[in-house]
Amino acid sequence: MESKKHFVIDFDSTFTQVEALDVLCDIAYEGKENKDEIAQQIKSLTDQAMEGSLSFREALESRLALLKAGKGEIEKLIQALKGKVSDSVKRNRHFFENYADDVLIISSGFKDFIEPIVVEYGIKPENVYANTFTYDASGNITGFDRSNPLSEHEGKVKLMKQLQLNGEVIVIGDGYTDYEIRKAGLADKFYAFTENVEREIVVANADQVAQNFDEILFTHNLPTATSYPKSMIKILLLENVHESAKLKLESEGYSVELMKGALDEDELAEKIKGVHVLGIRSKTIVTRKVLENANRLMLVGAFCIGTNQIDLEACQEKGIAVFNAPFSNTRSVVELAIGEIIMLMRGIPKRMRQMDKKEWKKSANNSSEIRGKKLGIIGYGNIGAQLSVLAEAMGMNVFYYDIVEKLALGNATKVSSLDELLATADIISLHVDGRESNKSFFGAAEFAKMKDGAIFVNLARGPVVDIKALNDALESGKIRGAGVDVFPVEPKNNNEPFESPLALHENIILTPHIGGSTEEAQVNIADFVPSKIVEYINSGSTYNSVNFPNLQLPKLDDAHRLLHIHRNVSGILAKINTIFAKHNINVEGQYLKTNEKIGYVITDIDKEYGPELITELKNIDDTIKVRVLY
Ligand SMILES: NC(=O)C1=CN([C@@H]2O[C@H](COP(=O)(O)OP(=O)(O)OC[C@H]3O[C@@H](n4cnc5c(N)ncnc54)[C@H](O)[C@@H]3O)[C@@H](O)[C@H]2O)C=CC1
Ligand SMILES: O=C(O)CCC(=O)C(=O)O
Repeated sequence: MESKKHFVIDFDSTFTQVEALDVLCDIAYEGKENKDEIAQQIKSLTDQAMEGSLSFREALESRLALLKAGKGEIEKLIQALKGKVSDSVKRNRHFFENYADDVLIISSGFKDFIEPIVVEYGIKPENVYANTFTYDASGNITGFDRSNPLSEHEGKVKLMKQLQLNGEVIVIGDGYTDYEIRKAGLADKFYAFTENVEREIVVANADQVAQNFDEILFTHNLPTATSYPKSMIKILLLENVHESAKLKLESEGYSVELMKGALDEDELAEKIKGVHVLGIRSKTIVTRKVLENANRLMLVGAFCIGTNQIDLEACQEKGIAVFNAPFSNTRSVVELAIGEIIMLMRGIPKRMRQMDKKEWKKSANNSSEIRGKKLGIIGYGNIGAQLSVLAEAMGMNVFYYDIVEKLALGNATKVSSLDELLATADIISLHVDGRESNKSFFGAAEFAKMKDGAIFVNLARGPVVDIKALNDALESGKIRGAGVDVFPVEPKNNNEPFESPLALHENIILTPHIGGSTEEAQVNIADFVPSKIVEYINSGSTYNSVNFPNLQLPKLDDAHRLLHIHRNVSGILAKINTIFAKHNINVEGQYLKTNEKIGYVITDIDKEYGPELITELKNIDDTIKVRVLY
C-alpha cells in the first residue's frame, strides 16, 4: 500500500499572495497619517521573523502592539484576502478539493481569518492549525492565545511534534519557520515556495524551489491545471535578443534565460540540455551535434529572417519546430541598402576617410545621383521586392533576377538570366537567402560580368560571396565601391576582433551585420517570435513554421489535445484512429498536415484517457514525438 502523503502548507505569502497582518494594518490605519510608517514597521518585523533573525513570538507581540484592530477590521481583512489567493492555488482548486484529507494549513497567522479563506477551497477546518486572537467585550483585539504552540518560537516544529503525522510529509512555504520543520527532521521534503516572495535564506535551505503549486503537483505525479507546468518550461535566448522578448515570455509563466553573445557548438551542446525552447539570431549554429544533446528541445525560434544557421532537417527528424520572423526587419535592411547605394554612388566613404585624415577634397568626380540609374536586384523575395519599390520611388530603374517566378512590382523589369542582370545594372544588390547551394554563388566570374565601375552591395549572407573575388574586383577598379554587412566568418560577440582585407579599400562600407539591427526591427521581432512560441506551446499551432507543416488551430476549449508528429509515411492516421477507437475515445476535432518529411496530426478528444493511450500512440512505427495539451 502506498504510504500517505501530507502536504503541510503555509498561509501568508504562500496560500495567499500577501502577509495578512500587512493588509490588516492597511485596513486599520486607512486614512491615518502614520499609516505608511506603521506599515513599514510591521513589514520589517514580518520579514525578520520569516527570515529567522527575530523570534516569532517577539515579532508577533510587537506587530499586534502596533495594530489597533478589532472584529470589524478582521471581517474586512477576510474579504480582502479572498481576492489575494495565489494564482496557482486558484488554478489547482481541484487538487485542494480532491485531496482535502492530505492537506494541512499550518500557519503562524490567525485562524480567525485563515479558516474562512481556505475552506472555500475544500480544506477541512480541522486541518487548519493557526493562532487565535483574544478580544475584549467590544471586539477589539487584545492579544493571542498564549497556550497555542504556534505562538511560540519554533512553534511550527512544536506543533508538528504534537501531530505525529504518519507517512511522507511535504512542507511548502516561503518562510524560515516552514524550513524549520524540515530542519527538525519532521518532514521529508521542503519546498521553498517563490510564487509571491523569494527569500534568499529560505531558498538556500530548500530541498527544491517551486515557483508555484503546478510544479509541486507535477513532481508528485498529481493532477495539475496544465499538462506541464509553464514555469518548468526553460527558454534560452542567445545573442542579446531584445529584452522585451524575455518579458513577454516570462509574463506567460516560462523560465527564461537571456545571454548576450552566441555560443559555439561545444558550449551550446552542453547548455542545451534540459532546454525546451532555444532563441537565436544569425550567429548561433544549431548543428546536428547540438541537437543530439537537446533532450527536451521542442522549438527553435530564429529572432531574424535567415534560418540557414539551423540544421532544419535534423530538427524535423527530431520533431523540433523552427520559427523565424520573416518580415520584422525587412524594412530596416532595405533602408540600409538604399542608404549605402546613395553613399557609394557619391563616393562618400572615400571622402569621409579623407576628412578623418584632415584632407579637404571638394570634387564632383565619381559622384553620381541614383536617379535614372539601373539597380539590379538578385533575389526578389521580401527584401528584394521592398527595395524595388523604394528604389523606384527615388527614380531608379529596377531590374531583378530570381530563381523562382516573382511578380514584378511597379515598373520593375524581370530579366531571364543572372548574366543579363550583371551586364545591365549600375548597382548590384544581393538579397538571396543563405541556403547551402548559394555558397560562393557570387565569385570572380560574376564580378567579371558586371559593368565597369559598378557598385556592389551584399546585405544577404557572408558565404554567398567569394571575398577574395570581391577584394580583387575592388583592387582592380572593376567595381568602384562596395557595401558589405555580412561575412563568411563573423565574430561571435562584440568583444571579439574583426579582420578583413576589405577594410583597406577607400570606397567601401563595412558594417557588423546590422542590416536588421534597428530598435523598431528588434522590438517587432521580440513580439513576433515569442507569439509563435506561445502559440505552439499552448495550442500546437505551427502557422509560419519554416520546417513543420503549417497548421493554424482553433483554441482548445474543454478538451484534451494530442499532438502526433511522425515521419511522413502512409497509414499513420488510420493507426492513430484505431487506437482511439479501441479506447472508446470520442474525437471532437482532428487536423492533419504533411510536408515532404513529416506529418502532424492534432486530435481533440473529450474524454479522460490513461497513460496506456499515450504509450500506444508513441509506439506507432515512425512516430517522432507525442505531446499532450489540456
Ligand atoms: N544583413 C542583415 O542583417 C539581414 C540579412 N538578411 C538576409 O536576407 C535574405 C533575404 O531575405 P528575404 O528577402 O526576407 O528572404 P526571401 O526568402 O523572401 O527571399 C529570398 C529570395 O532569394 C531568391 N533566391 C535564392 N537563391 C537565389 C539565387 N541563387 N539566385 C536568385 N535568386 C535566389 C529566392 O527565390 C527568394 O525569392 C535572408 O535570407 C537573410 O539571409 C535578412 C535580414 C537581415
Ligand atoms: O540581426 C541579426 O542578428 C540577424 C539579421 C539577419 O541576418 C536575418 O534576419 O536573417
